[in-house]
Amino acid sequence: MNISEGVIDTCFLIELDDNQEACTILAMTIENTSPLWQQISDRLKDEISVSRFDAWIRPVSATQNGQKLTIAVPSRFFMEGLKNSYAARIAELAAEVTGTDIDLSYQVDTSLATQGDPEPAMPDEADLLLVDGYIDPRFTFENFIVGSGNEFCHAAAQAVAEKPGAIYNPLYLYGGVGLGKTHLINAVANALISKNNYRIAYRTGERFTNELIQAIRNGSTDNFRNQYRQVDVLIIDDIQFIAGKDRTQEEFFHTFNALYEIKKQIILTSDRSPRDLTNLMERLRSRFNWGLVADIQPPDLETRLAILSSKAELAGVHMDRDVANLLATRITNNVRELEGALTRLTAHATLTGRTIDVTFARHVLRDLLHEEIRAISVEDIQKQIAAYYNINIREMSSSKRSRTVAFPRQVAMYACKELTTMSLPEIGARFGGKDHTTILYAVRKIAKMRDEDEDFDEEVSRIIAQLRR
Ligand SMILES: Nc1ncnc2c1ncn2[C@@H]1O[C@H](COP(=O)(O)OP(=O)(O)OP(=O)(O)O)[C@@H](O)[C@H]1O
Repeated sequence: MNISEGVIDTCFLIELDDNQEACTILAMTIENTSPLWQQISDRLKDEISVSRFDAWIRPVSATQNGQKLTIAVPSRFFMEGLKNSYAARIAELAAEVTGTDIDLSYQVDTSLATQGDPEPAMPDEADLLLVDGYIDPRFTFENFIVGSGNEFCHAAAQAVAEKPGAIYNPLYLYGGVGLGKTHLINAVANALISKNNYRIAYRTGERFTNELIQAIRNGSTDNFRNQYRQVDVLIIDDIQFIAGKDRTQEEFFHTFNALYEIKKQIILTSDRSPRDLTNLMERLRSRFNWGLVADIQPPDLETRLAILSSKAELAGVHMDRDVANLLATRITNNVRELEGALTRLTAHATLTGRTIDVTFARHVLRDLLHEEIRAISVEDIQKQIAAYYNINIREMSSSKRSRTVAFPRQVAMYACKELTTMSLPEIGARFGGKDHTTILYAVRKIAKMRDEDEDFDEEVSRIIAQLRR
């Protein structure tokens, strides 16, 4: 790891458990000088073009005193430009990074001016709207997995990307946390960027609000208004944020009308339907319903498996069917969590050099899967497997050796090893007092058969997935 002066570096701290297996990876931030400003400017660097960064952010320095961040700039002219264009985002980032409100102030420090450097040109207003970094280039239609829960939203988003302003205006997508709304609206934006010269304003409801507050403070509300009215596509993620904020709603109402009248596309996302947005002005609510309101539902099992497989492939990780099944049957309502589990597994596997198998996944994700591991009992396993192979549950504890009985029993022993935390002797005791070597033999035999026979592997995978539900 390389820690250079004035730079924030990240390191991983691995906490070892009793078995010396990495069980916690903590991302740590090592701070040197001016940490808050450094983090803000690092984020801005990702969000704006290099030339704008060099012109407007690089020359700035900042000092922090408790909750107060004083930003020093080389000249008055510079201060005006910086405030108009970036103050709202800087305030937002400061709050995001620290998790608290930071009091920002600006002051001129002429020692920051480099002799002979021309003043940077004022950023072009329209240009500023398309602040590249807010639109996440990773979220595209190509890597969005379509399933029954999201196909309607996906189709609507694609239609809007084909012909913005023409059919579904506004497009209002709503649904629970981590289900792909932000992904889809970024996919629309990315499709439009690659196609043509659309001017796109992409904001979160929070950022729109902060920009307005800043504009009111600076007496530049006209600027604010004009900026938004020059765009071809206005995208607001998490519009619910403006509910209950009268001045922001008022402003947004006029922007909406101005854009709608000239057939410019408006795309909104929310965690709730317009009807359920309490504290929303009635005239906004009715406008949100003018176009298409579409809800996104949690993905079904097949879609979750497909998402996992696609994300694992993107991350260059091999994940076997059982691990995918384990995650997909357990994490059902939030794709972001599913993705998080995969990231955690990958990080642990990389750092410990272990292969990602079910035992490893259960260990690493035990906080997430804990309930489920405890919830599956030997009785459940025996009952379901006996039913699957059409034998009497009593045969699970018998000593009959005929294949029709012995084989399902071995599958059940294998499933107990996979799905419970019991030891081999404990499992043996539940199968009519069998020796632990009998259980070990069964576990090895079924594992080998799975390796050699793809159909059987799939059959066992299905049985296990069924048990996890
Ligand atoms: N169908 C999908 N295909 C591929 N990735 C998906 C899909 N659905 C969600 N994701 C991924 O899940 C993560 C969370 O999605 P996203 O941020 O779009 O959720 P959201 O609905 O906007 O949630 P929030 O309301 O919390 O903002 C993203 O990394 C996204 O790429």
